[in-house]
Amino acid sequence: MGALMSRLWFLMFPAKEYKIVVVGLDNAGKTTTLYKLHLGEVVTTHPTIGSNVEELVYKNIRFEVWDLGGQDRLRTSWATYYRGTHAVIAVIDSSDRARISIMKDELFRLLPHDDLQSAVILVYANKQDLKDAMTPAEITDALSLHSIKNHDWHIQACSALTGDGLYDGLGWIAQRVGGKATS
Ligand SMILES: Nc1nc2c(ncn2[C@@H]2O[C@H](COP(=O)(O)OP(=O)(O)OP(=O)(O)O)[C@@H](O)[C@H]2O)c(=O)[nH]1
Ligand SMILES: [Mg+2]
Repeated sequence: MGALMSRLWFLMFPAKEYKIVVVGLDNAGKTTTLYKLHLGEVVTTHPTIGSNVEELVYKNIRFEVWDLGGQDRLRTSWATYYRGTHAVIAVIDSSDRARISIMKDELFRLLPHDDLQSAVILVYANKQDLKDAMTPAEITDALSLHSIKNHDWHIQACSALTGDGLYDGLGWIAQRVGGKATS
């Protein structure tokens, strides 16, 4: 009887799942972010070749999170992951002033992609624990976020090392994508 009830429950209220792709330059902290959210701890990372994927459950919502390799030669393959994406997380190394304009170019290259037309964009201003970190306001300017017209976007200060801000960002995504999930 319990099993039958549970099956009926899932028929009536299918579990929702949201797809997130995590992009950003190499060394931005994408893999550290994924595993801090998934395991609650800081793992030792190596540069990602290809991708990592994990399921996160937050506030009863399931997220399928794809962490992509950020090295220059890997960025052209990001688009192969976009289909069915509800949200893009762009992770920024807030101390990397020298390469913020390269990240801006990458961001504005992905925004017009057909598979991302209904995706929302969360920018994690990561590594806020570092003394020379750019503020979210500086990053907003450097990335020209206010010129994004066709996507809902939000910037969140965070540190993948301490975990500060990570769930605030995920909460923003949960609130924005509510009702658009596939099951
Ligand atoms: N200080 C500080 N270091 C961080 C933070 N997040 C990540 N790092 C460090 O940054 C380095 C790169 O982190 P990764 O998570 O491997 O970076 P990635 O974006 O996945 O890099 P690729 O896989 O090459 O694209 C590691 O030494 C992390 O420990 C943070 O919030 N603060
Ligand atoms: Mg990585």
